[in-house]
Parts: sequence; structure tokens; C-alpha cells
Amino acid sequence: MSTNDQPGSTPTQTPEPMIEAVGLSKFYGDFAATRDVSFTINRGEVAAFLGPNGAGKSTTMKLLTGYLAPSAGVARIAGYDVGTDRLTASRRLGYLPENGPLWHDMTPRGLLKFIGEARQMPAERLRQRTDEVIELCNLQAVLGKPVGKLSKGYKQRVGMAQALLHEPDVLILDEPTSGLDPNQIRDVRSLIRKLGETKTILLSTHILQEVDAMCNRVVFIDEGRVVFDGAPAEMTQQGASMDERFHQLTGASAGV
Ligand SMILES: Nc1ncnc2c1ncn2[C@@H]1O[C@H](COP(=O)(O)OP(=O)(O)OP(=O)(O)O)[C@@H](O)[C@H]1O
Repeated sequence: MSTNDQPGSTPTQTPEPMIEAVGLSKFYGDFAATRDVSFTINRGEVAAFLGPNGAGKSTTMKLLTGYLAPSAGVARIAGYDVGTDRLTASRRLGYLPENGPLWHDMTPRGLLKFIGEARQMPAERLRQRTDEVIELCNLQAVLGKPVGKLSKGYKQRVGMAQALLHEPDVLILDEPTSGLDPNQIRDVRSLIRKLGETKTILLSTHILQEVDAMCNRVVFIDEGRVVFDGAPAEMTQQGASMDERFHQLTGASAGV
């Protein structure tokens, strides 16, 4: 955003790529989990990463975060190659992995301390940010419990808290509302909408209503390949509903 732009105004600058997949492929033997996946998410965009089960969403997200090494292609976060400049890229990035946080024996506060120290956050800033993310993600009620004993919804919130701890400006969220009850879904959607005012976000989901609720961009993947990339309105143009388009884009594999 240029210095003249006010929050809520239309940005006047050229787009700034914050999440870039450039020809990303991941092979397991002969099987391609993703094949030549390319897209760019610019600063200020909240993008839905859609696709059926097994389409390659989590794999692509792991490639983008540097959690997995690609068989071919390049991933960049805020312009930094995650293969060659992983530490710098990871300072700009918060990642909610698909199965929530690891380290199930730690309490939420212990886990946040561990992650903040691993990120080499200064002690005072870590203390302050820990309090802030506990509040933001509503973790007060479970601070004394081991993460492994928490409900799915609270595990997701702890995952979200660790992703936000270092105040990254890019977020990659793998199914942030999966397994949550309707109240929790509402809370997480509203949190993401709020975060989307200042951050660039890529979130995966199966829930088509989430696109309208949170996103201004859709990247659709099927059988490891990008089959649609555009605005939500383009996806549903010509009177087709999101459901119908999902079915069209996934061909025979939809609904299996
Ligand atoms: N380590 C692995 N070894 C072999 N195949 C794998 C491995 N990891 C993922 N796959 C396969 O790659 C494909 C893509 O998986 P991925 O988890 O990326 O899909 P997804 O779109 O996230 O699915 P879902 O929506 O069900 O979470 C699937 O067929 C999966 O079985």
C-alpha cells in the first residue's frame, strides 16, 4: 500500500506478490501430488484455496511454507525463495498446518513460549505477544491444559495463536474451520476477516460459503493442477452456483 492509501481505500500501487507458487510439483514415486502449480497472491488479497479431497491443497501449502521440498519449482513468500532463504521467508509467514499444532504435551502458554523462543523473539515482546494472541484467539479457559487434551476447536485456536505470534504479514491457513462447531466457525471467520484487513491470506477449505464469507480471490486445484484462478464472481458467472462450478471443475471426481 502506498503512503497515500488509507485503510479501506483502493490501493493505487502495482500489485505486490506476497505468496508465489512457480511451477511447483511434488512427486511421490510416479504419483504427482501437485503438478506445475503456479499462482500469485498479492498483498491485500484473501484467497480461498479450493478443491476436492486429495486435490493437492495441503501439499501445495507445505511446499509454500518450506515444510516440504518441491520436486520442481519455486515457492516465494514476500519475495523470498523459501528453498534458499527459508529463515527470512518464515519471519514473514504464519502457518496453520492441517492437523493443528504439534507438541501435545505442552500447555498453550508453554507451546507459545517454545515457538516464540525458537523464532528468537525478544523475551519482553514474546510475553506481550503471548498475552495478545491468547486474548485474540480466546484461549483463556484452556491455558492450564495440555494441547493434546483440548477439543478440536481449541486445538485450531492454539494453532492460530502460534501462527500469529510473531505478527507475520502473510498467513497460510490449512482448513482453519475444519471440525469446528457453528459458533467456533463464526468466530474464526470473523477473526480471519479482521486479519484480512492488514494481512495477505491463503486459506484452504471445502466449504463453498467460506469463499463469499471471507475471500476476494479463488484458486481452485484438482488432481494436482490449478483449474481456476480468479475472483469469486468470475467463478459463479453465467448463473452457475458455487456448487455447480465445483462439480464442473472437478469433473468426474466431484461427489465421490
Ligand atoms: N507422503 C505422501 N506419500 C504419497 N502420497 C501422498 C503423500 N502426501 C500426500 N499424498 C497424496 O497426494 C495427494 C494430495 O494430497 P493432499 O493432502 O495435498 O490433498 P488435499 O487437497 O489437501 O486433500 P484434503 O482436502 O483431503 O485434505 C493425495 O492423493 C495424497 O494421498
